[in-house]
Formats: sequence, structure tokens, C-alpha cells
Amino acid sequence: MSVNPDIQVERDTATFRSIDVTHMLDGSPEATNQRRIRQKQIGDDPQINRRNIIFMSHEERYEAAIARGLRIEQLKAEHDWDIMDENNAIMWCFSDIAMFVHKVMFIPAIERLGNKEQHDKWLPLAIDHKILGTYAQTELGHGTFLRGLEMEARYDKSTEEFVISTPKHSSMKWWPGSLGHSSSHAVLLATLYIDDQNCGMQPFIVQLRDLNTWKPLPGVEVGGIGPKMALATTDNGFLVLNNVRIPRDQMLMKYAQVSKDGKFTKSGAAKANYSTMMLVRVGIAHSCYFSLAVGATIVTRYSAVRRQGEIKPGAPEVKILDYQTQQLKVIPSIATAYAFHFCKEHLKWYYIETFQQIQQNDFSGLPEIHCVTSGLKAYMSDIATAQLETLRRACGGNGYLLSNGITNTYIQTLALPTVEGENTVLYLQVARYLMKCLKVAATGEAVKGSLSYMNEKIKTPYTSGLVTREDYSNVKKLLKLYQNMTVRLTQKAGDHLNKLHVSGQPKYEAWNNTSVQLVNAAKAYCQTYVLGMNIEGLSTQAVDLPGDALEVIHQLCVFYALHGITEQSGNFLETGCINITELHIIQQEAQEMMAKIRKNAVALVDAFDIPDNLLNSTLGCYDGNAYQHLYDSAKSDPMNQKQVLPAFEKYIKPMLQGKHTSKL
Ligand SMILES: CCCCCCCCCC/C=C\CCCC(=O)SCCNC(=O)CCNC(=O)[C@H](O)C(C)(C)COP(=O)(O)OP(=O)(O)OC[C@H]1O[C@@H](n2cnc3c(N)ncnc32)[C@H](O)[C@@H]1OP(=O)(O)O
Ligand SMILES: Cc1cc2nc3c(=O)[nH]c(=O)nc-3n(C[C@H](O)[C@H](O)[C@H](O)COP(=O)(O)OP(=O)(O)OC[C@H]3O[C@@H](n4cnc5c(N)ncnc54)[C@H](O)[C@@H]3O)c2cc1C
Repeated sequence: MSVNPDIQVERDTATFRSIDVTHMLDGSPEATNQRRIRQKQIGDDPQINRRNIIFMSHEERYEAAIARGLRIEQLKAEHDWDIMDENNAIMWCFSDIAMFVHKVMFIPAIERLGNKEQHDKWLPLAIDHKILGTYAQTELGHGTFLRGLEMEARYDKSTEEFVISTPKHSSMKWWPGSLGHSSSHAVLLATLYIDDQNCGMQPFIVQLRDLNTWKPLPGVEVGGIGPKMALATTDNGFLVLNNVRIPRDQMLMKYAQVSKDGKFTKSGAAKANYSTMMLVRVGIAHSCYFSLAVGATIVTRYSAVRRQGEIKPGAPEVKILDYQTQQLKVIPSIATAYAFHFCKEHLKWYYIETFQQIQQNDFSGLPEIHCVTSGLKAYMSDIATAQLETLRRACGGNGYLLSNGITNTYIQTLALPTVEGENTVLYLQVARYLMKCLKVAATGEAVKGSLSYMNEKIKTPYTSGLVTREDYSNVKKLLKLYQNMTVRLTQKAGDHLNKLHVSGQPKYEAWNNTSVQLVNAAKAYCQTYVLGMNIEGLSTQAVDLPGDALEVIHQLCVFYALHGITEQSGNFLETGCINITELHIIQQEAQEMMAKIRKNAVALVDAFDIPDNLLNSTLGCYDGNAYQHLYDSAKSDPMNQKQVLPAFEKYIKPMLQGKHTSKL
């Protein structure tokens, strides 16, 4: 099929070469080649390809997802993939892989929470798929408030075993992925009791099913929790345990130990047992970038080939991408996807560095990285889901089809604001950190890390620093506005908290009564962080780009900053970081920048380099022949393979013949 001329002209008139930017996104031309080889291995594989997924039943999808998971294992062995290749493969399959919790949580939990002997025993079994596991933490009654977990593990000194039980309905495990039908084992988080003393939430390895028959073991009641909005292949489950006994060495003992005679000791930081969640929060940030890149690719290409209506009366119908309002739906998502790229790259290295310190029992970096990973997981998933919905609607009626590729991406991404810590709760974790830093800054001590700008901002009187017109496209000046805004919102929340406390409210009550402001400040901190990482990316990752490409990536960053101010203008005005005249100029500049970026919109999404067989979209194919692909997809619907469906004989015909009765 030839390329649609409407999309070709976009590529021909772009001011830079997409491939240069692709190399930047991958890290180097060699890395691009390597990724393409991996993506081809996946995308061309008939067992992995998700082409017909939208026509499958729940059970067919589950089975295909198991096969896909297995096939990924084979490809990994055949082509010698490393862990990054494997994680990317999972992401490129949009998590349509049963058992992915085994890889992204069960194994990492053993690695992080187990001691050397436990690693030696369990990791080979898990890595070789001799056992399959889940991460079972959430209960029917508690998902957020981990100190409230009710599943009990009571130590029995006489037999040197833990006895695990579900004392009531609310204490059954509820939600763990792959628990329903696909796990033989669980890393199970339960509250440990020794002689009735509560020793907090601890991790245990518990076998759930017989490895030969797959039947639940005695005392184990397990099953699926029912159909969900999406992620049909991750069979989320429930689990009831009736006095199930496990040996003492099946408590994962890296950070807390129980001796044979029942002595409880701890080593490391109090929250070290939460470290698996931190890893997945980093993975979620990465997956938000990818989902947005997918959405932006599909909708930008579709908007460049769909023509409808006219701008100039009587002139030929225009590409919908030429409507300014359509640009406002599409361009922010392109700019955000690039900002998220820089941010997730930074986050990856920051996490690896801090994790290495933690491995060496240096926990000093834990509070800051907990703040950053919690905040970015929340912020990036909030933004990604909101923008994906905007993008989906920007496809008009075809945005409601499953074959468009964006709907599935969107509903899968919708899980991310909830999983791994509900977003509001995570913003409140960020707010705790903000309040601590505010206190430090107020005493004149230096705040370190991501909030070090507080030191300067807390003292200096505020001016926007926007004097000349050029200042409005100076990303460093724009970043200062964001930092000012964050510090001011933090101070405002802090002042409110203190005021309520001084007026007699206990601290916890004052906190709850300030939590809307606290969350607002936390979001501002996250937005500022992402912009900061985008700017850093310009001078690190983007610096070697040819000038024309660098200019476009720079424009995107300026637009990201300006557009963010227009979206949050209330915060910027209320805190006095800009005045109304400055806001008007910012709005104007943002629109002008958007028009410039529009010219390169298709080339910018091409640079994400997502192959058609992974994009899996009728609307967003590289060749731009959306209408042909829509028609082909409709024709391949199994319901269209018969001219007359059984429902005709059964119901419609009797109705037409007036034979339907109330018995029908
Ligand atoms: C990898 C590639 C693949 C990519 C694919 C990715 C896609 C992934 C899709 C994933 C899909 C499904 C997986 C989903 C799996 C799950 O959902 S597992 C369950 C996750 N559950 C949660 O996240 C629970 C959320 N709750 C919490 O984290 C905590 O309970 C909460 C932080 C809310 C509070 O904890 P408490 O124990 O009550 O602690 P506090 O008293 O509030 O705080 C005490 C201090 O501890 C600090 N803290 C808390 N957590 C951490 C941490 N993780 N690390 C470091 N520090 C932490 C907290 O800030 C307090 O500090 P302070 O006292 O202020 O100094
Ligand atoms: C698709 C999916 C996959 C999952 N996979 C797993 C898994 O593999 N393993 C696992 O263990 N769990 C899993 N979960 C569970 C998930 O981690 C929890 O649902 C999540 O942590 C939220 O907890 P919750 O359901 O208790 O929400 P709740 O805490 O009940 O949240 C409900 C509302 O209460 C608010 N709220 C709660 N506490 C506070 C507070 N302190 N301050 C202010 N507001 C508050 C929230 O903001 C929210 O608006 C999964 C969930 C989903 C949807």
C-alpha cells in the first residue's frame, strides 16, 4: 500500500530528521539498532503479536497472554536478552502478558527482601519458572494503609513455623495480579505476631498450589476477583489462608529476622520492606512515557490524514490537525511525552544509584527517593491518563473503537493512578517531605537534593524575572517561576497547618484539614521536577543533536513550560509569581510556539519509532492509510465472517413474524 500523500507531505516538510531524534531517545544509533532488532523479534512473532486481541473472549485473551509470556521466555533464551530487553518486551506488549507480576514484583521482592540463603534457594526456581509467583499485599480491607494489614503470621516456637491465617473477610488478600489462576507461590505481606506482640508488616514466601495438579494446597482458598476495566490477562485474585504453616526460613529476612527461639530483630531502615513498591513506581513512570508516546503517535498521524470541514469558506476540506483547537489536544501530549522521556531516564539512573547505596546499608537517600518516586508515579500517571483521554476524544467517533489502538492503551493506563499506591496518598507522602524541607529551610540550614531551590527562594523577594520578550522562551527563567510557585504553595500550606495547630487543632487534624493545599503543593513540586529534568535533558541527552533537531526539541520544552503555566494559571497568579499581563503574554507565546511545533508534529512522533506491529492501531499506521486499515479491521471481525448470525433465527425472525411472546 502506498503512503498517504497527506502524511508524506508532513514528513517532507519537517525541519529536522526524525532519525536523529530517535537516536537521542534511544541513547545512540547502536542502541536504536539494537531496540529495532528486539522489537522485530517481538512484533513479527505470531504468538506475541496482539493483532486480533480485540476480538478475543476473556478466557482466550488469558490463554494467549500465557502463551505470550512463555514465548517471551523462549525469545529471551534464543536471542540472549538482558533484563532491560525483557522489561521492554513486557512494556511493548502492553502488559498483555499473564505472569508479568512474577517478573516485575515476585522476583524483585525476593531479590530485595531475601537474605543470601533465600536468594540461593528461591531465585533459581523463580527465574527458571519452576515456580510462578505473585506479590500479595493488598487486602479487601486495606490496600493503602499498610500498618492496618490484618492477615496474620503467628510464630510457633515449638515447631519453628509461622501460622498464617485470615481472621476475617476484610483480611483476605484481594487484588494481587496473577493470583487468581496463575501463581504457585506468593510473596505475601502479613502482620507478624510473636507471642501476641505486633512486629509489623513482614514478607513471607507461601506456596499456594500443587505444582503438578495446580490445585490449591490444604488451607488455601484462591480464585479470581472478576472482570475488570482492562488488564484482563492479569488474573487478579483473592486469597484466604486457614492456618497455613510455613517453615521459619520462609520469612524473607534481609531487613528483619526471627530467630528459632522467637527473637525479633531488625536491620536497615524501617521502610526497607517497602522497596519493591519503589521499583514498580519507577517502572510505572517509564510506562507512562511509553503510553503517551503511543497515544501521541496514533492521534497525530490520524489528525494529519483526516480531513473534515473548512477553515477558509469554500476552500478544500482541511486536515483536522490544522484546527488550532485540535493542536491544543495533540501538541501538549507530544511535548509531555518528550518531557517524560527525559524524566524517566533521569529516574532510572537515580533509582539505580540509590538502590546500590541501600544494598550497602546506606539508607540516607531513602526519604528523597521515596518522595521523588511517589510523586512522579502519581503525577506522570495523572497526566498520562488525562492526556490519553483527550487524545482518544480527538479521534472523534473512531476514538471509541478498540481497533484504534489508543482505547486499549488508555484503559490499561487507567490502572496506574491506583496501583502501587493511590495517587492522592502518594502526593501526601510528597507533602510530608515538603513540610520537612520547609522546616529545615526556615531554620537557615541548607536544604539538599531536589528542593535545594528552597534555600534561595525562601529568602528572596519574588519577581518573575520576565522582562524582555526573549525571557518568555528562556527555559531557565521559566523554571524559576515554577520553583517560586512550588515554594510559595508549600509555604502557604505550611502556614495553614501551623495556624490550625496554634488555634488548638491537634497536628493530625490540622494535617487533614490542610490536605487539599498539601496535595496542590505536591503536584506543583512534581510538575517543577519534570520540567527541571526536561531542561537538564536538553543540555545532556539532546546536546549532540544536529542544530535543526535541537531547535525543535528546545521548542517543545519551551512550549511544555509555557503551556503548563496556562494550565495552572490560578496557582501562578495566586502566589504572585506572575501578574495578569505576564500571563497574557505567556498565553500568546504558548500559542505561537504551538503553531511552530505543528509543522513538525508528525516527524516528532515518527521519532518515537514505534513499529506498526507493536502500535497495533488502525488509525495510527505509519503509512497514514487509516481508512483502509479501519475497513480491513472491520472485515476481519469474526462476527462479519457470517452473513447471518444465529440470533436472527432465534430471536429476530420470530419477532419479525410476530411470534415473540413474553416467554421469549
Ligand atoms: C518494569 C518494567 C515493566 C513496566 C510495566 C509497568 C507497569 C506496571 C503496571 C503494574 C500493575 C500492577 C502492579 C500493581 C502492584 C501493586 O499495586 S502492589 C501493592 C502496592 N501497594 C501500595 O503501594 C500501598 C501504598 N501504601 C504505602 O505505600 C504506605 O502505606 C504509605 C506510604 C501510604 C504509608 O505508609 P505507613 O507505613 O503508614 O507509613 P507512615 O507512617 O505514613 O510513614 C512513616 C514514614 O515512612 C515513610 N515511607 C513510607 N513509605 C516509604 C517508602 N516506600 N520508602 C521510604 N520511606 C517511606 C513515610 O514518608 C514516613 O516518613 P516520615 O515519618 O515522614 O519521615
Ligand atoms: C489493576 C490492579 C492491579 C493490582 N495489583 C496488585 C498486586 O499485584 N498486588 C497487590 O498487593 N495489590 C495490587 N493492587 C491493589 C492496589 O495496590 C491498591 O488498590 C491500591 O494501593 C489502592 O489501595 P486501596 O484499594 O485500598 O484504595 P483506598 O485506600 O481504599 O482508596 C480509596 C480512596 O480513599 C482515599 N484515601 C485512602 N487513604 C487515604 C489517606 N490516608 N489520605 C487521604 N485519602 C486517602 C484515596 O485517595 C482514594 O480516593 C492492584 C490494584 C489494581 C487496580
